[in-house]
Amino acid sequence: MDIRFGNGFDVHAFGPGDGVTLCGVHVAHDAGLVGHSDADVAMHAATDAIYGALAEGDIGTHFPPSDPQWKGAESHVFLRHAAEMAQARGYSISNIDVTIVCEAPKIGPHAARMRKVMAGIVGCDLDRLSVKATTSERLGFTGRSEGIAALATCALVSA
Ligand SMILES: Nc1ccn([C@@H]2O[C@H](COP(=O)(O)O)[C@@H](O)[C@H]2O)c(=O)n1
Ligand SMILES: C[C@@]1(CO)OP(=O)(O)OP(=O)(O)OC[C@H]1O
Repeated sequence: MDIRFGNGFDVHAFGPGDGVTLCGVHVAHDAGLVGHSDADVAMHAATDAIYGALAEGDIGTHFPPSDPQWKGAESHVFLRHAAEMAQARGYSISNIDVTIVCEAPKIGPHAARMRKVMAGIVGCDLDRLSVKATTSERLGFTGRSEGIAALATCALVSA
């Protein structure tokens, strides 16, 4: 059996708005996230983890931020592309683990919905898709609430 691991990391800055999209779920907040796409920082990290496991570059390789086609795009397009690429290569997703770093909004109340949405997009069982959160104890840019960071790890197994 062939096993591949990938990691992903992304950051988006807070800007004007009344909510953020994280793992495909709208979460009300006193700010939005700035991005070329919908700025779903957590979904971008998960997408990059899959590309990383495949050694297939990163999200910007496949969806250049310079391409107006992706302006305002919903990030499920990117995640689905990565998952389908894995499947086409003969891999299935063993698990994905996402960590969201922000002081606010609180992720816990939305984590179950986020897991369900992401598992549906990549086509894996719910118990293979994890979404967690932490603050950075008010330290650094996330601690100052300047933006949200997200990390993801993915394991692929040959089907
Ligand atoms: N945006 C966040 C941040 C944290 N949580 C939950 O709170 C727990 C404690 O966070 P610490 O940073 O103080 O360790 C964390 O384990 C999460 O369960 C959250 O839901 N949303
Ligand atoms: C997702 C893409 C798509 O244009 O745009 P952004 O929303 O800016 O996200 P980022 O993670 O900064 O860069 C990757 C881009 O490919």
